Amino acid sequence: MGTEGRDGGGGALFETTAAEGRQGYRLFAGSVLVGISLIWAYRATHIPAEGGAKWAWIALLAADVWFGLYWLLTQSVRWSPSRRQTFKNRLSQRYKEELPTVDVFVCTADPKIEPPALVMNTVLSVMAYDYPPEKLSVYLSDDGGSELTFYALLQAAGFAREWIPFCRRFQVEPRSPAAYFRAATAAPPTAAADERRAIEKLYKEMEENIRTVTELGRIPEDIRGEHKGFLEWLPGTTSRDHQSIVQILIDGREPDAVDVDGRPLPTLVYVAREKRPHRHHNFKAGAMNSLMRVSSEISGGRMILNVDCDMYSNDSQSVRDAMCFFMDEGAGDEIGYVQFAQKFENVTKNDLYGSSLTIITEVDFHGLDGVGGPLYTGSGCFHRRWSLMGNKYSDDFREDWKAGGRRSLKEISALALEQRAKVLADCIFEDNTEWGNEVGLKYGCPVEDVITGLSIQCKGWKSVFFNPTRGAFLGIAPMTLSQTILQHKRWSEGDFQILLSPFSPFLYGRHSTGLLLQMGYSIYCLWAPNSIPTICYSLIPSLSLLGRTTLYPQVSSLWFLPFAYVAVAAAGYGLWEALRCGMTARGWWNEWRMWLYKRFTSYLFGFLDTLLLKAGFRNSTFVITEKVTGKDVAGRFEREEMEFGASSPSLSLTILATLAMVNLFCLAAAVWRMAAAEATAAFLGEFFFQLLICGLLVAINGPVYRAMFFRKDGGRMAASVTVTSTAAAAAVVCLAAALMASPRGFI
Ligand SMILES: O=c1ccn([C@@H]2O[C@H](COP(=O)(O)OP(=O)(O)O[C@H]3O[C@H](CO)[C@@H](O)[C@H](O)[C@H]3O)[C@@H](O)[C@H]2O)c(=O)[nH]1
Ligand SMILES: [Mn+2]
Repeated sequence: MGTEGRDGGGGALFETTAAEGRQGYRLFAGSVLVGISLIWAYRATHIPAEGGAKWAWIALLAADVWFGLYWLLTQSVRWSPSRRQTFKNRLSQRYKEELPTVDVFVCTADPKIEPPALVMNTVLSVMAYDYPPEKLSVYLSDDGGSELTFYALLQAAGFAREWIPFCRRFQVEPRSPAAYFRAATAAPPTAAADERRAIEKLYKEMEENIRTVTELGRIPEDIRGEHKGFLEWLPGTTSRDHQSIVQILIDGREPDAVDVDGRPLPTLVYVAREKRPHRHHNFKAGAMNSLMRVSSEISGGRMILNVDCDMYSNDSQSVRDAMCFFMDEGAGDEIGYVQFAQKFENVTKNDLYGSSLTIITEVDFHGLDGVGGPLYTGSGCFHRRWSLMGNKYSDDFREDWKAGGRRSLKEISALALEQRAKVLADCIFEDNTEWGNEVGLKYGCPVEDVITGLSIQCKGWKSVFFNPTRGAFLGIAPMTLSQTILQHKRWSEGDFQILLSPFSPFLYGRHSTGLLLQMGYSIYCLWAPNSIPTICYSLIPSLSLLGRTTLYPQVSSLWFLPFAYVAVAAAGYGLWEALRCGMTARGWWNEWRMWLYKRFTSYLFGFLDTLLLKAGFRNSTFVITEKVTGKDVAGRFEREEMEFGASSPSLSLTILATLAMVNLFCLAAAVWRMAAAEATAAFLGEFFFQLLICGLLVAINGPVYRAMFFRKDGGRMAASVTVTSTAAAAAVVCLAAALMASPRGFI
């Protein structure tokens, strides 16, 4: 137990508790380490003298060393995890409504992939925070530069006047209207049922208006005339080529910026930074930096909350939770950012694509929090503006809570403010400045969040991970295999780039972060290269079944024990951990499948592309994750049938199918040999581990075989992929068999 916030009278605003049972765990980890060392010793001392077996052995030796070291890295986040708790009642007692100003940044980039109706729900959910509205400003950054999104925001601004008082009156949760109306149990007391019906009707109307316009793909002329704001979209304006657009839709300073109850509304601003085809726009990092400048002109919030457009606030108290950390009199001033746990509302029971990231959220991040602070992972993160601007922490730093905030310059009109702010969102504004480098979010990395968070930590700031029981932010996880692969490619590639950059955790963070935190970062930075040893492990033992030499100790050998122990301990502990975190056993098994698939596709591509990038052959990209799917695909997602997208063959799918077929052929050959052999038991004893690995690979690939040969629906494997991969697998297997049977003897 430990209380971090020192007493400012009335108790700390938050508490940090260390996890229990760590001694036991460390003993267990020690025993696994002994096992791993014995495996290394065995591998190093039993290298076959010659032939292909020698090279297979050396590859496995390298893989075993890699996996052992990687396992060691993962211990950093299991060493001393911690949990946080906030005391919001103390915050309100002590500060009443004297709270800091908060600017919320919502980022969207494409009205097709990120439907404006969805984005508006996120916007409304953050506008409706239980927080003094005059301290709250919401900015929507539209990298799609779309009048459709602008129209949707106009609609949302109108609806907010009804929605916010309704939320306040009935303590509505969650405050994303779509999520609220979807939840059957959310009905307020009967007396209020009428009001709920009325507001639901209003919401449906707004949704319908947005949908109609979105489907049409343009703004009808009569609507265009309704708001001068549409004048910005001149003919010829495209999402890649337009001037800066900044429009204050609700100016919180104005006396008429009130809701239907007459209470003030939060400020609401639409921002589309300038885009020009020949200028690099640096994706989300560029958008965030523009927002930082624009907001400093308009509202200057001391705190910044960043959410992705699909990640609505699920708890109206979250800003107050965050303030419990920042405003704690003892430890608050050294905190740079508070990352909330990211949860996803569309995850199914057994989480087919492992997209809930449960272990990362429930294990890794608590562990990171215990050794220096979590990574910044984009959405659901509160930043101190000062630290996000790139300033170093110093012991005498004291946040001035009263500073900033709504411009005292009452005489400046909204129009004048917009004009000033626009300049800050222009492309040339950043020329010859430190923006994207020393100031604001960093450029040039697909995971701008992680690299920026690391640099904040390296500048001496602490970070906090907060994972309340009621998920604070709910987003949309990818719903198909291809989308999952794409997202993880971006992540693994970005994290690997960090490792190879001057910001490498072990270099950059050498002085200011602890070894355990550096190890923690490396878990993700090494995702991409992890692909290579995994490929070795999924092919070499199986292919060697076709030959005579075994690559593992026989069951009768003493050396068998460390292998068996490490395998059982790793799998058993993993399962226990998963169940404890609320996953199902099936979900754990699914996670293993995705573990394998990501390594054969996302991580491999991330690895190769990063090498190409470093060699100067390609540029950094950011492929946005789709947030909508067709009806059929959604149905299969709900039923947890893996999506192989019959009509969209891809290299990734061909690789996965080939891997599955190679293992199937190897297992078939082994079974055939076993049946033919006189001493089946001896064969089993000799090839135990290889049979086990190959058998597990076949078992885990069940969905691939079904998609290739049995399924008829639109989620099956494309015939072309089935043919290509079966042929490729047959070729690989024949080649391996021929090599092994050659007079010089491969294995
Ligand atoms: O040029 C761009 C590209 C993306 N985005 C926004 O960035 C967010 C994240 O994009 P998404 O495709 O949803 O990526 P995810 O993989 O789901 O996002 C995670 O990973 C990203 C880094 O790879 C972080 O930026 C995100 O905050 C984090 O939630 C979305 O709101 C986009 O609208 C922009 O504003 N401009
Ligand atoms: Mn997303």
